Amino acid sequence: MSVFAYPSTVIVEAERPLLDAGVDLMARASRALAHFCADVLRESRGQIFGSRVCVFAGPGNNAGDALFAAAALARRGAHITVVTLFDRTHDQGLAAARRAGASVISSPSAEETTDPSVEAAGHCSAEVRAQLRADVMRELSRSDLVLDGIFGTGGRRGLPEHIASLIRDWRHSAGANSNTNTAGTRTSRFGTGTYTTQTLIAVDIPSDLSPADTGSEDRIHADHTVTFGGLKAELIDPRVAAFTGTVHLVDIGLELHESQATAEVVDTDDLNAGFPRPEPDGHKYSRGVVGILAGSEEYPGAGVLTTTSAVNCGVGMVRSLGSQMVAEYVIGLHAEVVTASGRMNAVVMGPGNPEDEYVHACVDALANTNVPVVLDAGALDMVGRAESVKGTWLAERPVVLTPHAGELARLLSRLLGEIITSSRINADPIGWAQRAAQSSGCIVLLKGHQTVIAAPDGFCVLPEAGPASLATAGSGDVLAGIIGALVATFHAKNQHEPPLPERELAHIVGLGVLVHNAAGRRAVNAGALGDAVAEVAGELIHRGSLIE
Ligand SMILES: NC(=O)C1=CN([C@@H]2O[C@H](COP(=O)(O)OP(=O)(O)OC[C@H]3O[C@@H](n4cnc5c(N)ncnc54)[C@H](O)[C@@H]3O)[C@@H](O)[C@H]2O)[C@@H](O)CC1
Ligand SMILES: Nc1ncnc2c1ncn2[C@@H]1O[C@H](COP(=O)(O)OP(=O)(O)O)[C@@H](O)[C@H]1O
Repeated sequence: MSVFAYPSTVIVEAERPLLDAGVDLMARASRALAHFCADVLRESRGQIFGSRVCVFAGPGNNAGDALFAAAALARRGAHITVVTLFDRTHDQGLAAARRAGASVISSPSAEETTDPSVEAAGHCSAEVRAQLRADVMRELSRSDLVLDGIFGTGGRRGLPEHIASLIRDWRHSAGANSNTNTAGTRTSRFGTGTYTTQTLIAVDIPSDLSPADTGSEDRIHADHTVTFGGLKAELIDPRVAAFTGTVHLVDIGLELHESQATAEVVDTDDLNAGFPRPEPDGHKYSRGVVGILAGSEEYPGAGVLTTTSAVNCGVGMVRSLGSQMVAEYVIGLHAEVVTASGRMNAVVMGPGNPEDEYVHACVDALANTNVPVVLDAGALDMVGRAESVKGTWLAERPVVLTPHAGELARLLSRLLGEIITSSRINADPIGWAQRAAQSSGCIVLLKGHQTVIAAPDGFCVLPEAGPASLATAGSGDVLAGIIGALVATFHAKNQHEPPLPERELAHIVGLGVLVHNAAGRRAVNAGALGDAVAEVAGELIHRGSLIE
């Protein structure tokens, strides 16, 4: 179900009342972490007893979580080696790990040592330092599981060089190479994932998490991140997937309010729960009417694909607003499509670049209404000649833009008055979708492997990634039809209420992406994809959930 993401500061703030009330949040966090590690060990080795676990321990509470979890694993028979990376660490955590039998290596650090209870590695000879480093590397290479407890939410960007070089060396060694964590090896970033022979688990957040490519060799590349209290917004950026691995959220009892969230991650459970079903006393108009202006003499197929998916999505009625020629194709396939003019609850414009005369007629018909519009492909050029939709026919109505990276690059170049390339967009999809939403005042759905939906206030909806088979001509036309049908359905339900809040509209658009993804798992071309939408909507309406 929906997982909301919050800035770390909001999560840390939410810990405060519980800590003030004496709740031992670290005990909750470390217990859950130990359970997770135990599952990983059982899965990868068959048992916990005799397994080897290495803990990177930093100077703060993040190390505390890792050390208490390690102590729990030691009590279940795991061999624990703690590598302290600073002259101080979480004292009680270290003591608990030692009591449970952990050995401790003080990794050579450049820092001054003030704590006599930790060996004075910072002051040792070059020879001793080399030996300690060799001990750490040996331990890392034979560990079944490595815990990154270096820094958590208190971490600043940039690992000290003695840690960066350690990670670099380890990553170059055979042990680290078994870490198969690359984007795309998992079906979901937020779920169960797969375990590898040596598993690297980041505690709360990978240390020195950054979306930048530079310096990535020196950073932790986790297979899993076990995060506490709330999903940190930094963890959902698609660019950090290679560093976080699969993200697992542990509830430690914090009270977080959705209004403080900056993003929402949605998956099939949300679709099962939120897909609109016909009301028992509903009729075709109460279920929503969507107008489709798609297809042209040059691209008639786009009209067919967009209309097919809208018809198949379970909306009350579909009107074809384009040329006679497109309408004939469409009606030949879907006799229920209407060409007469009349009321509409949403309009999709642009797939297959419909001719100007139909576009102008449609814009005239929508004047003085608040009918939401979905602008795709050719129609995206209607935005951005001015700085935003303000003062144009698009103002005063919900507008959803559905560009791919190339289209967004053109749109943003117009909006911002500078050249924005699609490679820049691909390097930061969330950031650019937010920028486009903010400067246009529209909901922006940026298509791609990880589709991003941004609202003008910066809030994002991230649907789970779809299958790569969706990357096929016409697949975007199918998506536009789905989005139009869903927006019409919800708008029809809501038409006597105040306008749908932007975040709610973004959520509905997210459900459309999930329908598209589900259809994409059953088809390999756009024609079949449009048909598969009927299967998907049929299961959701008649059965209550997808068969997957
Ligand atoms: N606050 C709480 O009670 C809870 C905290 N939890 C854990 O505590 C973590 C936060 O703990 P802390 O606030 O102690 O933060 P960290 O454990 O991230 O460590 C912060 C310390 O590291 C130093 N530091 C940070 N970045 C550095 C860098 N790049 N180079 C050198 N030194 C650096 C800071 O000066 C500070 O001393 C969370 O991520 C989570 O793991 C959980 O146990 C849940 C409850
Ligand atoms: N690698 C990928 N993995 C998953 N989905 C993808 C991938 N590449 C593209 N898609 C999806 O396929 C669709 C392609 O849309 P679009 O580029 O508009 O194609 P077209 O214009 O041919 O219809 C979008 O929904 C996009 O999110």
